[in-house]
Amino acid sequence: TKIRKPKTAKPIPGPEPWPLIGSLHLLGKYETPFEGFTALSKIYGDIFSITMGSTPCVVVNNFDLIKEVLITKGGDFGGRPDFMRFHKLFGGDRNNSLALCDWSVLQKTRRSIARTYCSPRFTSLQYATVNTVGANELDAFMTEMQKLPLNTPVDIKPVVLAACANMFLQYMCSTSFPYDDQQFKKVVRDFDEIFWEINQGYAVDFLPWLLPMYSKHMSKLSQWAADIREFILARIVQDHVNTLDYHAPPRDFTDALLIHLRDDPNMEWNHIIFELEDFIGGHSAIGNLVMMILASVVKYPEVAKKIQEEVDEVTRGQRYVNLFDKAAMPYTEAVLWETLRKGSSPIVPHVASTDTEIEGYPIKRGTMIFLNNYELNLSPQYWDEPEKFKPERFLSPAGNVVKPAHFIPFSTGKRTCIGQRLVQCFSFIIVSTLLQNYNITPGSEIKIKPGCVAVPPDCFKVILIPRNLKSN
Ligand code: HEM
Repeated sequence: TKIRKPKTAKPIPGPEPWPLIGSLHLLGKYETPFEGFTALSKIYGDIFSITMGSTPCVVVNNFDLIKEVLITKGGDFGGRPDFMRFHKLFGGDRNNSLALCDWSVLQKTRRSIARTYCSPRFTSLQYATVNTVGANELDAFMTEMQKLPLNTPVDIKPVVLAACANMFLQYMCSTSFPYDDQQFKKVVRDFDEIFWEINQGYAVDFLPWLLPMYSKHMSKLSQWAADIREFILARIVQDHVNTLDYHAPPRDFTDALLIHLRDDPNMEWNHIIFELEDFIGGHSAIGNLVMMILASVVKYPEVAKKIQEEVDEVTRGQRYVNLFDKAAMPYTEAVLWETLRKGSSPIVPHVASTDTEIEGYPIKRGTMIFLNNYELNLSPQYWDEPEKFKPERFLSPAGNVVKPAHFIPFSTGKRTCIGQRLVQCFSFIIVSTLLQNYNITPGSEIKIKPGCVAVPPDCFKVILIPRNLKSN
């Protein structure tokens, strides 16, 4: 066997840690820790070490280093952090979650099943199913939207989230729920609370001795997750078990998981519920992204106008958009990319699963790696006028969507986001349909946190003004 020998034993530069808190105090003054990482990279360089609490961490700040961690040495950096919050969300063990577990053979199998269903290719049968599901739900969604009062501030997030949840449930579980089903409404809210939580950084992640102060918070997380799993079991999976035909092709993701349970001795009943919790939960990410897109759309009316021009041209005001219209609506797609760039959601930290190296620097097993995509998304080194919201930057002179290689909002490599195609599909049809039918203006102050694609569960309101049909 080949013994890895680091090219150099020089230590990685970085701030000297304080006892107990390490260098956490250096990040406190920034709105997002990633802003702090960028500032520290100006002092210590594109790769630096930082101790968070007592956890040794390394931050990598340029595209070449990020590629080295995620792709070239992806196998060495397949682990995830051991945050207490992650355990609380998945029945006490984060390895129950596909997104938060360490890399393993079980994870590899689960990932490959999930990819078949949750990452549909443009020409696949699944893509056609996603399209049908989206079209069905758009009808229900717009019926619900029409119940909201016009020309006055309204909170549309719960309706948007319910639509996303139903799209996911139809696609992954062949079921959906009425928008006024109280249990469904509660579960959609619970998922959203969790999504907001998981997007926050907490000192307690690195300072376990703070846990007693967070005990109420942690039990809230466990409770939301437990309520969700109860709902999934009682109102979704039970029916599937009763109607599953093991000799027929799987109807959906849930069937595929149940068949896998029968065939793989490593798979346990719990894994199915946890995996559905993980994946159905993806709908909150999309609902929040839709709200982020709307935040920009209402701030920049010229952006809304251009989306409306595209949607009107494609549909001639006669129908809703569908996924096969996407190719003819590059500006609308560019708005999604620009929102993801500016929102700059952090990449979940990776952890070295073995002693290894980055750029010749030795890295010890267990070191946590932060990939500073905040820097990739917002630095003048990579973008022209990075502070401006300019969807055009993603369009070629011929009007096609182009994304620079260093733009990786869904990360890259073996742990890249599995839901990215569903994100593109469902956010596209929801935003287009809303703007096809309404002019939308702010209904309350809109505050967006940097380095975050989540908006709080109770977020900003908007004013819906029905569009003059003649302009359609
Ligand atoms: C705005 C929407 C979303 C963004 C910006 C996003 C971004 C990301 C990022 C940056 C990662 C980390 C990859 C890494 O660690 O290298 C990730 C992982 C993941 N995402 Fe997403 N995601 C979104 C929506 C979704 C949705 C809708 C689903 C489910 C259908 C999903 C499923 C996953 C899973 C399962 C992983 C973990 C993969 C693994 O660890 O092996 N994501 N996502």
